[in-house]
Amino acid sequence: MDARRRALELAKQREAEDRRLFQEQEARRIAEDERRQREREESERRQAEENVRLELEAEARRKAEADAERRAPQGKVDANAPAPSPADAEAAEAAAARGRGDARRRPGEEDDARARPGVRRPVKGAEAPKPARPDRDAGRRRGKLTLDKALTADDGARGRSLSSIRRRQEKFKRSQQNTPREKIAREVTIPETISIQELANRMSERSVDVIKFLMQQGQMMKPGDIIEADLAELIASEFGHTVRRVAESDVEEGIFNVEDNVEKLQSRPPVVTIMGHVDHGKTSLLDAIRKTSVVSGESGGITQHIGAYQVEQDGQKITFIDTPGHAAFTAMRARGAEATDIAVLVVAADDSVMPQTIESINHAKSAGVPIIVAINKIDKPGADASKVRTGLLQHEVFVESMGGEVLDVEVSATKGLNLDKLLEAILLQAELLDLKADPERTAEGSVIEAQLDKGRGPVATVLVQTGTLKIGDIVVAGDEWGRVRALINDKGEQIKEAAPSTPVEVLGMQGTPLAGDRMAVVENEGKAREIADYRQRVAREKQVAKNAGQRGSLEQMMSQLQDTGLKEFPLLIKGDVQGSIEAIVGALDALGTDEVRARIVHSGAGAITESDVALAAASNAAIIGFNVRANKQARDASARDGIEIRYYNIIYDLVDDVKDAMSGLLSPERRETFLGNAEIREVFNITKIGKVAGCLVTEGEVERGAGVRLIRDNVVIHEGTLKTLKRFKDEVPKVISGQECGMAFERYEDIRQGDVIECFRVEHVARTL
Ligand SMILES: Nc1nc2c(ncn2[C@@H]2O[C@H](COP(=O)(O)OP(=O)(O)OP(=O)(O)O)[C@@H](O)[C@H]2O)c(=O)[nH]1
Repeated sequence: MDARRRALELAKQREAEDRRLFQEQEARRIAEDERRQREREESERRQAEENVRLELEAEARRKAEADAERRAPQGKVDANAPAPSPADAEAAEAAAARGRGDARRRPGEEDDARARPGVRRPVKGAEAPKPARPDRDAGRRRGKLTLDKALTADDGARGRSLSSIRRRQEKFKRSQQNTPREKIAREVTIPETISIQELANRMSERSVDVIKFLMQQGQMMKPGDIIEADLAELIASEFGHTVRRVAESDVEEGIFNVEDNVEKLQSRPPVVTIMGHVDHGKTSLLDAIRKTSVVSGESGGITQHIGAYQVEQDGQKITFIDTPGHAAFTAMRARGAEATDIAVLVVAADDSVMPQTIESINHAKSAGVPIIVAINKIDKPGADASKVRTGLLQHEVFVESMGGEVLDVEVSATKGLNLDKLLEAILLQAELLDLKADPERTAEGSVIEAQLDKGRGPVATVLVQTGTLKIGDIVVAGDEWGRVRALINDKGEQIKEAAPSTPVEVLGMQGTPLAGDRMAVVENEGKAREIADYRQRVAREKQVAKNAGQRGSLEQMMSQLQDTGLKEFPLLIKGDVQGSIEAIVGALDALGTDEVRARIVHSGAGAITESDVALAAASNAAIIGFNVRANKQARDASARDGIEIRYYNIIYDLVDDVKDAMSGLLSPERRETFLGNAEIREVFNITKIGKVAGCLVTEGEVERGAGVRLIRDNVVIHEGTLKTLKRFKDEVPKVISGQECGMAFERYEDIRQGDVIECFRVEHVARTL
């Protein structure tokens, strides 16, 4: 045992040391990469400017020569003949002088030219051109040089290899042949903004030509500069292309859900998330499975904590997402990631079905993910597996022994009992699902978690879902992008590529994406930047628009129904007691017609929680609270995600509102704004006034004249108005968070220490559909 512990410690130390070294190495590499990138950009910029300058000079020279030729008798050209106009002559001379390696050149200019390989510089080799052969010779004369001179002047001195000289010779010949390239007019797709380089690519033109054109219009620009669609359209038509203007969102077109090639599909491992009620053993089960795989897997292969890990059973792989719980699962889903194939529902055999077991079932069902039940803690004396099975029956989870199709396995996470059977059940379910992906295509995946690592920069754990992710790929995730610099698997090993269903740490992102963001490989950096820019803009706009409208509101849902022809009205209902919830669900069910019906994505007793808001966001549902409130986290999440929470205390009102929304006949909306909460610290009995609550405002503010509710244990006890709002002895219009005050209700006295007084304002807004 001791030996094993020592070995583990040693391995851990080694791993820490490796990691430190790796981090240092990475930091150096990041700095080096950035330096190179800066240099590359600078040299590209200089080169583009130089090319443009040369082109302009060449053009001026051509013009001057053409004029000279026109004046010369019978095609006899005298290179030294006086130029036709002083301006042209000047231009031609200036151009020639720049190309000449003569004494008139400014010091350092030659070095400068040599420092830029690939830049075509005209060299003056004053050979008198021969007459006739107008086509080719005209081309030759243009440069006022001979091919040999052009090549030997520089290359000989620099001792270039023969093959590189030949390549340049070929290139030079090509450029000198005066046969104009056949011009193809294209339809160029132009989004609302585009980089010059990307526009040039789409037109199949050289970016230098575009920049030249812009220079002629008096605008100095670089290939990476972003221009508006109007200017892009002008450029495209100037180059003889037609234009198709598209919406900005079209930049995202085709990056996700690219069809797999059916012939290339191969089986892929299932991806599993573990869910269940608190303390039923989710973490223990994940740990137990991980440990088993380490023992049976390769020696020393200590699994890293990267957000997901893979195990092997009978030679087949299974991927487990390492963040247990339905809240994380649905939060990811709300961001668009459909990462999970199978949900393992952990139910403790000594505790049976509990509220979060039911939530988990609804979350899995709402995502259409099949469930496998792990009846855990089977080793405990009070364990009763059949009670679990019947408990599940009431929530429409029919396990095999009850005549259903849901697989169930009795396990003990702490004793390691039947874990292999659970893994076999997962593989069986996976086989039924026939999970496939095309490993040969470009990769798509989902971000499971991401953080900024001091040494390594942004690190995203990505679950590759289809295709193979490779080092060097350019990826977009959420509103971030990057070039994959390194891939690290769950064993901490650097790998070159990651196949479908593999979780892998991705290094090289420019920023940190969010868990649940989808990741895709795109063709080039320009495209990646364009998508990331677009998404950042959209995120900013959403932030601004957030308060203006809510997406999970009854009104919006109705208009969505009308727009999309959807027939379901998704609602999430939380109530104070099971009885009232059943009554509400029954009443809402009865409202359904052939055209539209309410779909309850989840219902349950208790406060509205953050996980309810996440589920509502993922299913586009509105939340209805009947005599219950949302806790602080849920309120924050609903404000952040734009999910409406409606509170009711009369079933009739609730059903009426839903009915009106469903039939599109909404009366003016009663829009409620939460103002603040005050906690009752003490209750005083004061003659003439009655019971007065001594309160501390814990959140927001309370206002006289606003609506108030008395809440006890997250349940609404009373709703009404305030009789008094006092600070010390004075009546005041408002009291803010952190201050104490005295409050009394109009005609209501059942107040207790620990109760919360919620303050809200009501507006009536006309509904427009
Ligand atoms: N006897 C017994 N105890 C178990 C078993 N599985 C888990 N436990 C215990 O149950 C307790 C809760 O286990 P966790 O794994 O933390 O449960 P969880 O569902 O992850 O809990 P949260 O993370 O709080 O939601 C711990 O004390 C475990 O040791 C089991 O199979 N048998």
